[in-house]
Amino acid sequence: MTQTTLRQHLTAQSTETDLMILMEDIATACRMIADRVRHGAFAGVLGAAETENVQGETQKELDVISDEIFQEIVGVNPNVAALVSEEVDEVNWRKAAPQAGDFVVYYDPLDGSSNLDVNLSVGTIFSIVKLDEAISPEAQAVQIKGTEQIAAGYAIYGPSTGLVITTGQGVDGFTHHPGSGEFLLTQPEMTIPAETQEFAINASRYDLWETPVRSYIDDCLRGADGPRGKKFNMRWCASMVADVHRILTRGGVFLYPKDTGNAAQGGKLRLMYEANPMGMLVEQAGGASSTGYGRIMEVAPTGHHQRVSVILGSRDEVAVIEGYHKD
Ligand SMILES: O=P(O)(O)OC[C@H]1O[C@](O)(COP(=O)(O)O)[C@@H](O)[C@@H]1O
Ligand SMILES: [Mg+2]
Ligand SMILES: [Mg+2]
Repeated sequence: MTQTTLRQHLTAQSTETDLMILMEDIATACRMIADRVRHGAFAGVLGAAETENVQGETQKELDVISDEIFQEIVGVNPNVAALVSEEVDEVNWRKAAPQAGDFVVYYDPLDGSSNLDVNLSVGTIFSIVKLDEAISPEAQAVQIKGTEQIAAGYAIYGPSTGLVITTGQGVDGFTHHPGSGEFLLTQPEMTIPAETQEFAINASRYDLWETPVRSYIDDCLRGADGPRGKKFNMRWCASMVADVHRILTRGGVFLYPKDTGNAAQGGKLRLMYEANPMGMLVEQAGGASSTGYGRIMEVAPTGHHQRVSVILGSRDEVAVIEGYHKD
């Protein structure tokens, strides 16, 4: 084999052994989730609620199946103190007596799952932090700022299965090679161009947006004759993994702002297992991630399922959007 495997890549980056094994466990879980996703309706229930099939057996949503796979593979890693999943209300402690140096893994086992029924790209997002002396291994211990992440990434289940990771040394993309089962390095050193003419937002929420976001999108839509002086393209996958993957590949900005429809919850997207890991990846690729008012990774968490406003992507465009929030 001539291409670099995930292990060879992590070894070349001098990744500590425990983290390398954890990343490989996550890659294994993602391979297994990819297999279930690829089996479509044969794998269980797609986006619908848990139901009984014709034999009277309980069929599970793919979200739940993916979470169980993650728990079975990543949850038995001896250095994982706790898992925090979108699908599980409480912190899933894996060790009775967590120690400094143990890992906490935050994850969204299946992101964009409303896309399953229509057979579009979905993914798995993960974020890794380490417990240290300063952080007591109790319930609050899992509310750790995004700046403390030591690694983050996502798998994308699209026409091919990809794995995009960072350990704080840039961002690298791998493609699953079905013959060998390996993730092979196919997009080394992914970088996001500083400027863009492409935005991603769910425009059906226009009437709910706050003034800064509405003014920004209005100005983009006015094209070459408007205040931005250029024509913008728009994309919206309704799957954050797919939207961020496009941005890491060719630039752009992604917005899921807090609006009057979701303000009571603090926004739509989750800080610990959506916004922080994507924020780390985007920043490591030379982009920026913001709430509109400050860096996402510096938001002090108040709960492990906390929601937050998300604006991320091409650095100069994120700065422009922050400017609208200052005006
Ligand atoms: O349906 P909307 O409002 O467009 O929201 C789409 C957003 O919701 C999400 O699907 C939330 O993720 P889950 O599928 O994990 O709940 C994001 O991936 C996506 O950006
Ligand atoms: Mg999600
Ligand atoms: Mg999800």
